[in-house]
Amino acid sequence: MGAEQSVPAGVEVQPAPAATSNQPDGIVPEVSDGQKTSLAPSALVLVGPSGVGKGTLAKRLIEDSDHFGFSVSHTTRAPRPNEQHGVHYFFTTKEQFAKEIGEGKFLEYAEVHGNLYGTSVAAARAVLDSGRVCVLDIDVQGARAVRKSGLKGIFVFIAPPSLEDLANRLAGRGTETVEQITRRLNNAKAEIESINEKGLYDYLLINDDLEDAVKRLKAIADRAAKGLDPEPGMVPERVVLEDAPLPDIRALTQQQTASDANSAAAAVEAQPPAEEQAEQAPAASAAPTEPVAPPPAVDVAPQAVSAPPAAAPGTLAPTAAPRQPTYNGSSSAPPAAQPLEGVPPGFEKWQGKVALVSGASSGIGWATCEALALAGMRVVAVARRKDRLEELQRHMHAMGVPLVNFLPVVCDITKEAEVATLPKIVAKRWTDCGIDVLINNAGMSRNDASLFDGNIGSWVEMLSTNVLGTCMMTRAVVQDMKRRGSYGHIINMIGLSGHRIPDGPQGGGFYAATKSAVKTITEGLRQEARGAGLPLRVSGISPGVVETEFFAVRAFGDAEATRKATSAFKCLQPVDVADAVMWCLSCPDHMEVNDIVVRPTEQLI
Ligand SMILES: Nc1nc2c(ncn2[C@@H]2O[C@H](COP(=O)(O)OP(=O)(O)O)[C@@H](O)[C@H]2O)c(=O)[nH]1
Ligand SMILES: Nc1ncnc2c1ncn2[C@@H]1O[C@H](COP(=O)(O)OP(=O)(O)O)[C@@H](O)[C@H]1O
Repeated sequence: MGAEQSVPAGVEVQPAPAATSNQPDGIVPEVSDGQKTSLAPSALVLVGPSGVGKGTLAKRLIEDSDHFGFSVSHTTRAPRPNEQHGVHYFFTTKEQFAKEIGEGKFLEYAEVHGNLYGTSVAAARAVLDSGRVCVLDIDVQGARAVRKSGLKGIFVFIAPPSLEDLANRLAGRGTETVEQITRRLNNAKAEIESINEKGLYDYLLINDDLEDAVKRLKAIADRAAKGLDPEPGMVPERVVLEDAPLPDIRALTQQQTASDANSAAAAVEAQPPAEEQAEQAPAASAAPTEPVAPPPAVDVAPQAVSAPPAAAPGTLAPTAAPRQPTYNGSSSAPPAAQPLEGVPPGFEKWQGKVALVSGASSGIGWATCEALALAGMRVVAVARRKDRLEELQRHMHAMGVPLVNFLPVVCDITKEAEVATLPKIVAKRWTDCGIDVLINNAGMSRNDASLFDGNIGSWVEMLSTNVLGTCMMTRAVVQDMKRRGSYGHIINMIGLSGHRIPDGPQGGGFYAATKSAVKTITEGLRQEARGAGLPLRVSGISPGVVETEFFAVRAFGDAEATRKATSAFKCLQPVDVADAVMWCLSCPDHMEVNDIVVRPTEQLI
């Protein structure tokens, strides 16, 4: 690994193309000093998403052989604790980087994850001049640019076994914040998609078992050292990636803190009970469309929990005798899309249609999922807590809901990229459908949100979930309805706090402000729909005190808080609110319920 001062002094540099440039002039002669432009591969280009193991593999290769040297890149990102200037990167400023771009010092450069990175001609030359193969660890844009530059190299795309593995490695490395990891993971899918660019890569290497991957990389690198061309056909014709919400980085990072790096990887993958494993969808294949010899296809498994295969309704027998549902509908297991005893009159029109419920892991969301599914809808349950969704799935199964009609999806509604994938996941699961009904139920409060001296983090959390989350979910679903030309119903859980500030010393003003916003947004959405002449119907539901985890969440997980907040009088139950949802949906087409305000009879304010 060369240091900047080891670059031969007085080297004349020609203007280099930017990452997107197609201009090969001067690059090959530049690197080989215009003397001996070898036809043998002079570079081994490693590409792949952040955290896949490029650095680890490159290090092993270079440590174990004298034939390879690392091209030290320039970057504007801050050094990590163990990184040394001139060894891992040349750390520089944006201004200096821009100046050197102008001076044509870079063979290629690109903006990656918000920072600039570039391979300087000098760094590459320092390795080549020492007679070694130059190992580049660069991003996809850089790979395209090097390909076009004419520098002869072997290009290897390094892929993770799955997005979940990638997330684990990023979290396990412990060098980035949750936000930085999320950004890297958000970019990973597009980077992995680049495998399908014809002629860009020579090899696809899945970094599953590290020792095995090192061996395979060494075999490829050996060809470069011996001046051999890459073998043809080592990249599948086509790799298909599953649309999937991205793994929950925050949860992974928390697990990581709680346990050591090795055990974290195993902890994420919760297993459903044995009898349900038979119903699992096969691991999302992402296989190439045509069978191809190794290397194996990239398997980017969806995060949807225990998604059953799309079998005919009724083929999945319940494991337990159906019990009385908590929603006051039928007590018998309903086959899909059959009129059910106890279904509110007028609800028949929704049977077989798709409803998506956010905040489905408990309380109102849970009860609403249950009511909708028992009334014959296909239900998409969205929440962050995977274990709770698995629990809900088991519950649905026990209630006699055919699991072909149930799709649990781990998704954080405050994450734009995750929300954007939801309609695609639904379309993949039920190819003939889209989301017809959206229940924007997810919402939360914190008791340290006083307007005097509140925690700004809690304000942000409430705004992101209650307001922005609701808007992003609405936008994603309305766009999907628009694409299909089919408009259904959106119901927002406004809450009584959209109408008044709750009493008590909790500092509920900020929370009430977010809920007032939801009330206004509900009416705004209705007006937009009417203005555009669209048949979308929009409703709000504003319950008072409901016995749910809301109070425990508000008290940062203190379960006792729920008991205290709900013991003064007989509160509403989640099923009462689910009833209101069912009624809204059951009203005739000419009748749009705009807001249902419902309190426990004894509630004062
Ligand atoms: N185009 C280009 N990309 C680079 C260069 N050096 C590093 N990268 C890429 O920039 C991305 C981020 O690198 P880094 O900040 O070290 O993060 P890490 O990949 O998560 O360890 C990775 O995809 C690297 O391959 C370079 O010189 N040029
Ligand atoms: N095959 C593997 N299995 C498990 N962990 C791996 C494997 N390869 C690399 N890692 C770990 O993943 C993390 C990210 O690797 P790193 O080399 O920093 O990735 P990159 O350079 O591609 O960003 C590191 O903690 C590394 O030890």
